[in-house]
Amino acid sequence: MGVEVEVEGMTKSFGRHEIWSDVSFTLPPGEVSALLGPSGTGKSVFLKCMVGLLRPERGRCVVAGVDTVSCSRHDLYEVRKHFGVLFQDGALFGSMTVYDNVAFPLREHTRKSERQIRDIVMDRMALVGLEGAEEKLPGEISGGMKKRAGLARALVLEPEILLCDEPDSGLDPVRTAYLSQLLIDINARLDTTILIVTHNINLARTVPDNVGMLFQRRLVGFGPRELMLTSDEPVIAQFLNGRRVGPIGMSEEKDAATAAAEQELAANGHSDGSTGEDMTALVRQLQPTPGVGTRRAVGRRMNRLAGQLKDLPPERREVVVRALQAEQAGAA
Ligand SMILES: Nc1ncnc2c1ncn2[C@@H]1O[C@H](COP(=O)(O)OP(=O)(O)OP(=O)(O)O)[C@@H](O)[C@H]1O
Repeated sequence: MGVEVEVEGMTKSFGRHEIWSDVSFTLPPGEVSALLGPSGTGKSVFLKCMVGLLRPERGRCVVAGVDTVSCSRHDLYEVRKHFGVLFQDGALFGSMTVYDNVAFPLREHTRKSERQIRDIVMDRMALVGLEGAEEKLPGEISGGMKKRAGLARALVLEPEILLCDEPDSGLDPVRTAYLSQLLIDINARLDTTILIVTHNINLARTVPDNVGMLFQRRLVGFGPRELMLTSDEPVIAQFLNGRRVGPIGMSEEKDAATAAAEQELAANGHSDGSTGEDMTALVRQLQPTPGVGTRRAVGRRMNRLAGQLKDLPPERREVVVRALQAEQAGAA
């Protein structure tokens, strides 16, 4: 079974600049979760705090019994072996070939022979579609290839937890669709607990089991996608629909006068930037590629969700139940 990550009361500031405070949620083992939020709300900082690259002032992040916030350097070194991290820019070493970049964690953390390392590296390179790029330097490959090389490197140690910071940024929609499928297949193959930071609405609607959102220094919510996408939190619907009208503005705090002016423009027929399609509607979740295996967390998640359904208002419950029925009919 994948590993659970429990975040409790985490608070992070840089000097007097509070990034977010009192963030608590649990990444259920073996499930795929997405963390959304406007630019600058501290999603990357959050991932770095989880793996102990940054130190929050308060709170805990417990992985396999170890709190990455307060543990010793030695324990942090050990617990990091559970994690694979895909950083926003791929974070490749510029002077090493793609092959050496992907092999790096194996050489650093294991005693495997070069032959064993080659087998693993070539397997992961094939998985992300990078065969033939082994001898290239990061400066000689495209942004999308760097992302995929970063993902191959994040996967060499078969991590029980995979953190992906905007895996789709800089990728075209087709490559993003391939990458989304890859993440679901990795989850099915390894039962990896995955957290994806993304702005990509398609990905947010079709990949994760759970969705969370950061806004104005707090976690607006975190829960099963069916509940979060149908939530009546205005910030979630605004974000998913890419509308200007709503609490999110160009700068962090939208003042009341701007909000009222935007509302009036929209009421007078001026486009608010959205396409008109309701992006909060529940669509089918991606399934693993046939032959890859089944996702072990699905049953556990359904049981948890069933328990939460009874607390929903009847209309919303019906929407969710209908979506779950369509999901099951599609999977059958
Ligand atoms: N090491 C640091 N020192 C000081 N401030 C920092 C540091 N790292 C990040 N920040 C600040 O923390 C805030 C959140 O940054 P972060 O990159 O986590 O946002 P984000 O939500 O991931 O944004 P985006 O979606 O645009 O990538 C920003 O204001 C940033 O300037």
